[in-house]
Amino acid sequence: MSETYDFLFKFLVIGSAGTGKSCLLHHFIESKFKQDSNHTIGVEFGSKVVNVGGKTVKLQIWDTAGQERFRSVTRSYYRGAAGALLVYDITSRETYNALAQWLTDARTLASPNIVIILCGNKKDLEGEREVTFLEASRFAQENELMFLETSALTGENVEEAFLKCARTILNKIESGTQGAGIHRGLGIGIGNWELGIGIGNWDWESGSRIGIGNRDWDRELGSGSGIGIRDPEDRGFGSLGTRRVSLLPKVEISGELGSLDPGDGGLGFPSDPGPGMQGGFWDPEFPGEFPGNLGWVWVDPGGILGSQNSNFFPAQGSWIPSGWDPGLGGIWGDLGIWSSRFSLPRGAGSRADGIRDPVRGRIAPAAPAAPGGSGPEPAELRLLRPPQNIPKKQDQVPPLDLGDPPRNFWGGLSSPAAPKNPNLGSKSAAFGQKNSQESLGFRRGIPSLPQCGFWGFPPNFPGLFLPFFAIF
Ligand SMILES: Nc1nc2c(ncn2[C@@H]2O[C@H](COP(=O)(O)OP(=O)(O)OP(=O)(O)O)[C@@H](O)[C@H]2O)c(=O)[nH]1
Repeated sequence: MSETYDFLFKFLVIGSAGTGKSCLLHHFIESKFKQDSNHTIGVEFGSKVVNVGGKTVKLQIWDTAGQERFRSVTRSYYRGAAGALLVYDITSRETYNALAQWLTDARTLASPNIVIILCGNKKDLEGEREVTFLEASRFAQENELMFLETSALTGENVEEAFLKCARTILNKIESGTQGAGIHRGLGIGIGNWELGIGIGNWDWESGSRIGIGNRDWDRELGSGSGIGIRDPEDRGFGSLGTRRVSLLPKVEISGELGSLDPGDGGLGFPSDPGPGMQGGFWDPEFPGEFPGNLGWVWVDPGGILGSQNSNFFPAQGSWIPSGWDPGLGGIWGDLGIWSSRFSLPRGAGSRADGIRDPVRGRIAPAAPAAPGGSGPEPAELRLLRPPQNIPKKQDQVPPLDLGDPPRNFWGGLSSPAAPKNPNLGSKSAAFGQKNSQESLGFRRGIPSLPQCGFWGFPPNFPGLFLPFFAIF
């Protein structure tokens, strides 16, 4: 039987070894004290559905090992957590002194917005107390934490700690301050048609990604390269690819986001005509938690006029960039911030379902973005009631028919341009349909492309795009 709930929150229980984290979790779930609790190895897991302010909330709780030797393992579980119990033992000053470090970890590895409740555990051992209530509550106040003293032995304040944390998260969601994620992108186009560099940073609450792409159009017909790096705490990843590593088919081929390589992304490929470069990230679904994300860096030395309408996930939402860049004598730059809006159906295997609307800073007049300023509408993460009938993961994305020629054509025309005649700018138009992405665009390039002609990408073989060129 599948359970239904309005929200799902990932919780962490963190703190030094022996402070009673496992016992707190056990008491919360089983309503009794856990006898003979051993040190946690790595991470343990528990979940409970609770009622908070009239809403049904499933708490998915990760009990982490406090011992130093497990740090590298446990830290990788922080990602995506909405709340945390930060536990120290009131009879051990040492565990109290370690709080600052735990706090830093939580805020850097999970999210700066993570809701944390400080728990001074073993409240029943009053006679052995080494940390006063007052100093701990000061620490909590200074660090914007909630605070309770608890006892996993007697059960005092155990449930309250979890519920208080959940209530605060819920309030933040309802007031729109929780779940925001800003994605930043910096794209720099340098020189002429031959080089594009894109740098992107993806900061989705729980970590950052970097994508670097380069595109060298002339030397090898349309080769592009890209590298994507993910936070090493996120199990470290880098990828390098050419444009033959195509983002879109890869996403769709996979059939389920979670099955992609971790951190699949960082790539350069020309998805619009001419030697533009795009690099981006595909961030596969967090296990059972967050949906995949796409960060995008766009470098386009020639400029593009027109709009491109991409629908990456036919059933899931769309991504619609559009804009115009002048190519300024071979030097080109773009700086933008874009945001995403997600609606997340939560539940086993849930994925993104919503509108993704990245806006390149100076390009989109309707929503101008200034770095750090009043950019496009703030990103928001809305949590929705999970669907009542959650389909099996493999049912969620229809399999892509790679052999379907009309769906994979991409082509364009360009007018003469020659480096020897700098007065001649190249012009190009493009059209195409590649998988679920359709595009129509016009490019006014800069005058250094030594050829004109038409190009296209024929129906792709599985995993491979073949560009072909006709040079007049
Ligand atoms: N008196 C008392 N003892 C407690 C309480 N909570 C936990 N303990 C004891 O403290 C010891 C450590 O408890 P655990 O829950 O295993 O501690 P932990 O923080 O999970 O430890 P690691 O898994 O190593 O990080 C055990 O012997 C528990 O019986 C409490 O509230 N009061």
